Amino acid sequence: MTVTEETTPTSHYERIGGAASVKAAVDLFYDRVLADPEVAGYFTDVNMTGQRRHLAAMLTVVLGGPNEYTGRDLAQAHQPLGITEAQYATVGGHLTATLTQLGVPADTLAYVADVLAQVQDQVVATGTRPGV
Ligand code: HEM
Repeated sequence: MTVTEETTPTSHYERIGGAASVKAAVDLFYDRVLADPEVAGYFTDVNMTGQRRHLAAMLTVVLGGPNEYTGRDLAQAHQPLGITEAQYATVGGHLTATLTQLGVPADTLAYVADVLAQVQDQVVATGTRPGV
């Protein structure tokens, strides 16, 4: 009987094509980010090989793939950087544009947009928000 196969919902991760697609997305995403003068400066001293690996691992978990993420949590990694809401929106736009370019389905895009909204407060530096 194949009840499990028939009833287990397929994850976003599997549907977009698994590890190879996530890697393609991360590569394309950082190409965009590093070409954007508004945010590229943040990455000047960052080891981009490790960075790509960490983001790939995190995106994998977010999309419902296997959990192999070993980096810091988002607040720890980003709060010291002084990232503004505008810069966050810019980087989120690069991620959405990348996924759209790769043909990711609309419901996965909507899901990623939800997650981006949920984690914004961990990434944007507290002191940069008006009134906070
Ligand atoms: C939802 C949005 C974001 C996600 C999911 C994300 C994810 C990550 C991950 C997984 C790491 C690695 C953490 C580690 O090495 O322990 C990281 C580091 C980093 N992120 Fe992000 N990031 C986001 C937004 C941003 C934005 C908006 C910027 C800048 C404008 C940014 C700049 C950086 C930098 C510079 C590092 C390296 C920090 C360091 O090595 O000290 N990130 N990010």
